[in-house]
Parts: sequence; structure tokens; C-alpha cells
Amino acid sequence: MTEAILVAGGAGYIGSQTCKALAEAGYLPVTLDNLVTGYEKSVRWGPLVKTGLNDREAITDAVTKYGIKSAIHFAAFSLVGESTRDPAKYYDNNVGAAVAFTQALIDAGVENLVFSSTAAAYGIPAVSPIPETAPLTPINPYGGSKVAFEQALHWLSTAHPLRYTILRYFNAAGADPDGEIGESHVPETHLIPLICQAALGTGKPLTVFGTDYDTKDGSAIRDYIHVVDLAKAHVAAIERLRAGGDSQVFNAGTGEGATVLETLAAAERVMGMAVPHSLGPRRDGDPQSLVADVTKIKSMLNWKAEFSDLDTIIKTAADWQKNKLY
Ligand SMILES: NC(=O)c1ccc[n+]([C@@H]2O[C@H](COP(=O)([O-])OP(=O)(O)OC[C@H]3O[C@@H](n4cnc5c(N)ncnc54)[C@H](O)[C@@H]3O)[C@@H](O)[C@H]2O)c1
Ligand SMILES: O=c1ccn([C@@H]2O[C@H](COP(=O)(O)OP(=O)(O)O[C@H]3O[C@H](CO)[C@@H](O)[C@H](O)[C@H]3O)[C@@H](O)[C@H]2O)c(=O)[nH]1
Repeated sequence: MTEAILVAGGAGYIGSQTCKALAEAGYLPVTLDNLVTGYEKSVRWGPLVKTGLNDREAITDAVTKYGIKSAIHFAAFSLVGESTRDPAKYYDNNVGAAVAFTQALIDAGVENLVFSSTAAAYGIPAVSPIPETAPLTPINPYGGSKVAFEQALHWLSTAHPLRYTILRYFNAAGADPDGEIGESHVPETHLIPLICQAALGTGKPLTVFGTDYDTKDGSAIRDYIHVVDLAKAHVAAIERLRAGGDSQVFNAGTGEGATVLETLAAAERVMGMAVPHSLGPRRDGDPQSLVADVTKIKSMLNWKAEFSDLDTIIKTAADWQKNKLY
């Protein structure tokens, strides 16, 4: 019988791509999502349980009905700016509801959990590339809420028979190469969709946030990972836990950084279009550089990025922006 995996936040950008990857790997993804930022249309590879992380009864029912032993937790708020204005909203959902969800899973007999953390956990890192052992010093409530739940997971797993994998994502980007699903955040704050929208005229001209960083062209460096590669990292993490693997933390990135101006130039080349833009001041709280040390994930999850070159990321993101289904 097909094994079911519970995917909280499976109607979102990264969650839906992971549901597709799970289905391709022979699992049944069961999405639990209240659609607060997700899309019903993106739930295509298994059933949707339309409810929130706090709905203990629905979680217990789903675990029993589908015989679930493993879950992935994507469901969270993730706007850094909003988190600084309304920290309680972030701690309520990303910590409070997440702990309630995890306790409901534990009580229902779920043994394996994969959690979406973030490079924002490292704050302004002192070293680059950043190893998983770097200090966790978040500089905004969003990052703070992710670190708080990482710690909660540790204590929950010492008290109960739960093993977990934390994936600290760097910058997820790109879209499904088949065009079935993609990134539709409202508001959109991420660089690559904004670049595509600026080029296509469906969004405003881009402002490059900061040209006085200590980098080769003065703009900030990020490690962009294609969402398909990220989805496959989740499947690998689930399989390692199912095989009895212990609780671990992995960076999910490529180990390569690109500046904002390099990303913009790549988009102009790949799309064959100009990207209308202006140069502006730094955005508050932006680190100069976030690049993952990926030694650990490559060796322990036997995973490597395959679609994460900038050209493939931009091409799939641009195709989605031209033919969005939601
Ligand atoms: N996009 C990135 O670059 C990035 C980077 C690092 C970490 N992350 C993390 O990855 C995860 C997924 O990010 P995304 O970009 O796919 O976001 P998203 O907003 O597209 O997806 C989140 C999903 O969770 C659901 N959700 C939120 N709160 C819920 C609740 N209480 N109950 C049920 N469902 C709820 C939303 O409806 C949505 O479908 C998040 O935890 C985010 O913090 C994202
Ligand atoms: O209009 C824009 C938007 C972004 N940027 C720059 O582009 C880079 C990437 O920005 P963005 O796409 O907003 O991603 P990050 O701020 O790096 O944050 C993302 O990546 C983090 C992990 O690295 C996650 O924790 C966050 O959830 C996710 O939003 C940064 O240097 C920004 O300053 C611009 O210059 N102009």
C-alpha cells in the first residue's frame, strides 16, 4: 500500500512542490492547510484537509485514516517585515500552533517530522559559507520564531519517541518545470519573481536594495536553490528518518552565491528582455551575504542540487510568471 505523508502547508509554494516530489517517489501526500497563504489549486497529488495547525481532532483523524508515521511541517508565516511589526502573530503561528501540531502528531503515534527552518536563523553570519554549527543569532522575529521552534523540537524529541530533520533553507526560487505549480506570494517580496514581473511589465520596476556592500559589485549575495531541488531534499530527509536516522539539522542550499546585480543580468540574458530597475539604499536587516556550507547535506542525505543554476531558476520562474494558474 502507498505510504501517506502528512504535509502541513502543502498548499504553499515549497509544500506543493514537495507534494509533487513525494508522489513521484511513490508516497501519498496528505496536505493539511488552512489556505491562509496557500492555494487549493496547488493541491494536486493527494487529499486536502482544510484546517489549521491547532485542529487536534482533524490531525488525529487524518493520522488514523491514512496510517501516517511521517510528517513535514511547512505551515508558517514568513514575511520578515511583517514579523517586525507584529511579532506575536509570528510566535503564535510559527511556535505556538507548531508546538500544538507536533504534540498532536506525537500523541497520534507519528515518529518522524521534517521542519522548514531558514538561513535567517543565522542572523548576520560571521563566516561564509555558513556551517550548521554557526551561532543562531536571528535579527528579526521571523528568524526568532524559527529558532524557537527548532529548540522546541529538540525538547519534544527528548521527551517523546519523535525523530526530526531540520532543513535550513537558503533562498528558494524557481518554479515547477512542468508549469503546474509555482510561487504566488501576496505580497511578493522575493527577488527573482520581482525581477521577472518587472521585465514582463506585470510588476513595478525593481529597486536594487544596496550597492555599497563589500562584494564584487556592491550588491548583496544569496544562495538560490531551485524549489525542485529543495522538494527532493525533503523526500531524502523523510527516507532517512523512515530508515531509522537520528535527528539532524541540514543547510539546504547550493554552496554558491550570486549578487543581486548578477541575478538581474542573468534574467536579462535568459529572458531576452530588459529588467527596468533603479539602485536604492540597503533594506533594513539584510545580511551582506548568505551562502550555505552544504558538505553535511551532500554526505548525510546523499543529495545534491541539480536544477539550481541561475539560468534554470530564472527560466522556470519566468515561465510561471507568464502562465500563472493562480
Ligand atoms: N520561500 C523561501 O525562500 C523560504 C526560505 C526559508 C524558509 N522558508 C519556510 O518554508 C516554509 C514554506 O514557505 P513558502 O514560501 O512555501 O510559504 P507559503 O506561504 O507559500 O506556504 C505556507 C503554507 O502554510 C499554510 N499555513 C500557514 N499557517 C498555517 C496554519 N496555522 N495552519 C495551516 N496551514 C497554514 C499556508 O496557507 C500556506 O499554504 C515556511 O515555513 C517558510 O518560513 C521559506
Ligand atoms: O525588490 C527587491 C527584493 C530583494 N532584493 C534583494 O535580493 C536579495 C534576496 O532577497 P529576498 O528574495 O527578499 O530574500 P531574503 O531576504 O534573502 O530572504 C529569503 O530567504 C531567507 C533565507 O535566506 C528566508 O528566511 C526568507 O524567508 C526569504 O524571504 C536580498 O539581498 C535583497 O536585498 C532587492 O534588491 N530588491
